[in-house]
Amino acid sequence: MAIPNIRIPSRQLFIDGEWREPVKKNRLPAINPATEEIFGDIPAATAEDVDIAVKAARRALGRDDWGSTTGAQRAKYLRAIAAKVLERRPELATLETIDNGKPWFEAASDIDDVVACFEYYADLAEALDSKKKTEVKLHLDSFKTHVFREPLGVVGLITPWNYPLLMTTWKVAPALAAGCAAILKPSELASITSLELGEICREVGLPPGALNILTGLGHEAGSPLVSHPDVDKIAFTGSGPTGVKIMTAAAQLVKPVTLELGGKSPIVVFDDIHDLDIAVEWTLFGCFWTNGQICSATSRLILQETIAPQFLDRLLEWTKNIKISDPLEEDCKLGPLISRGQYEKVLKFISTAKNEGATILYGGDRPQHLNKGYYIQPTVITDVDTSMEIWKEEVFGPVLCVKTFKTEEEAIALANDTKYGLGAAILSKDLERCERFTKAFQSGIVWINCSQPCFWQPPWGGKKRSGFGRELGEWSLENYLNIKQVTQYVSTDEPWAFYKSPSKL
Ligand SMILES: NC(=O)c1ccc[n+]([C@@H]2O[C@H](COP(=O)([O-])OP(=O)(O)OC[C@H]3O[C@@H](n4cnc5c(N)ncnc54)[C@H](O)[C@@H]3O)[C@@H](O)[C@H]2O)c1
Ligand SMILES: NCCCC=O
Ligand code: NA
Repeated sequence: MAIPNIRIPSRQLFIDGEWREPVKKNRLPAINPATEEIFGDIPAATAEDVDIAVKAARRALGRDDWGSTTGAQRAKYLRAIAAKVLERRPELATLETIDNGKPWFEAASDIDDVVACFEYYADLAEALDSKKKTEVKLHLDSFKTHVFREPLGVVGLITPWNYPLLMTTWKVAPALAAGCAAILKPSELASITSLELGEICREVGLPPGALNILTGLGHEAGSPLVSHPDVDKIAFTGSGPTGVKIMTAAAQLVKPVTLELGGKSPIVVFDDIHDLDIAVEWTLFGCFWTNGQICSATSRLILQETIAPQFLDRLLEWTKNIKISDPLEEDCKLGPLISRGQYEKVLKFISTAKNEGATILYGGDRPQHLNKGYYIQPTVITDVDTSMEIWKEEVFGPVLCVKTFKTEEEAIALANDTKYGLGAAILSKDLERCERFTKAFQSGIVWINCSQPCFWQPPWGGKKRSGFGRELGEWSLENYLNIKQVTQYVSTDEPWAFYKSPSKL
């Protein structure tokens, strides 16, 4: 359970294995979205701090205690980090809830995923040792070719606020497993637990410079990290517009990026579902979990006409039953949005939907029993037209819009009617139909008879405007490896004989 009256740590930047005050000594407030109160603060890094961190990372790569480690040695650090995170689970979950606003039991579940992720990448780090150098068979005996998988170098990791420590872990764990030296820039809206990861790394003795953590504003700390000439790669998770800025800046240096961006994912529900309540609950979870702030939220419900009235009636009964409260309260199932900015943005989406002719079937406003905090009711919007903003744009709040369909062809067209391509879900008893939809969905993730379950072993990512690259699983390790080909001429007593040899001297 949540820790009452928890002590809020006050940290500096984590650079070269120690806590350092930002060069400009600036700090930013840490706000609790459930109370709108400042509960602490975080250091605000600027370009000067970025440069110091990049130099520390580069030094780490040049030292034996990190740059020459085996995967097995790095695995020890990752497992030690996992153990420390587990030890601090109640505290980290409570800090996450206070900083982000997600219900405590969701934050605790995130922390469990963090532990599992570090342990998983420890295993992959170990396995890397036997894959570091592999021979490639050639058609010529006079050459031998090997492929080396080596750390990519100094990597910049930029993360969002909706799963603060988990999104940090999705990047830090594979980057360290691969042997890179990382500079993490978490979101200024929820950095507290990422800074605690720095303390955990210090306690387990992670070599200085292997992981550096720079909190601060995107344009002050994130942007200089992207543009730094001695950073070899950027792994970014965040909004589309920021992704475009990052890709543009990285392009100037031909710097590789992976972009995990936004989404407007569909959930297609047929009238042959196994069970109405089960289908309704997945539909709710697919959009209202994490206070509705899920990149892969199935926020477009595409409902077969024949079941629509019955389904919507039941959906409203379930929606009205959601406990909206302080996220530290037991059984809270919907907490506040991350910030006043996000709160106002979501309310604007709802009012625009109304003005464009949609119907707010349920919700659409602040819950009457909560006059503080960035709370918005779980909202269901019908009479939606595909030309409307609410159909096209990512809301990133607990807002589900609904359209109906008659035929499969119509459902597929509606599902793919989005510039995004992250997730897609289909609820139907007919598994052949589910297979047809799996093929037809233009996305990187498909859920069948569920929505949102996310595991660390399979790949995560999208296509179209949801970005590119894959995180999690073995796919994420590839993001942080340089593939080097080494070809050796082994017939050293035979001339290459491409040119006519001049007479011997
Ligand atoms: N695809 C995924 O796996 C995934 C996961 C979580 C969130 N998201 C997306 O993230 C968005 C919400 O997160 P957010 O509000 O934190 O996104 P955001 O783009 O506002 O910020 C993300 C991160 O980028 C930093 N940043 C901002 N401007 C920058 C710049 N010019 N240069 C470098 N860094 C900069 C921010 O400080 C933050 O750390 C949503 O669109 C959501 O869909 C995607
Ligand atoms: N379940 C993790 C989803 C990440 C996107 O917000
Ligand atoms: Na916060």
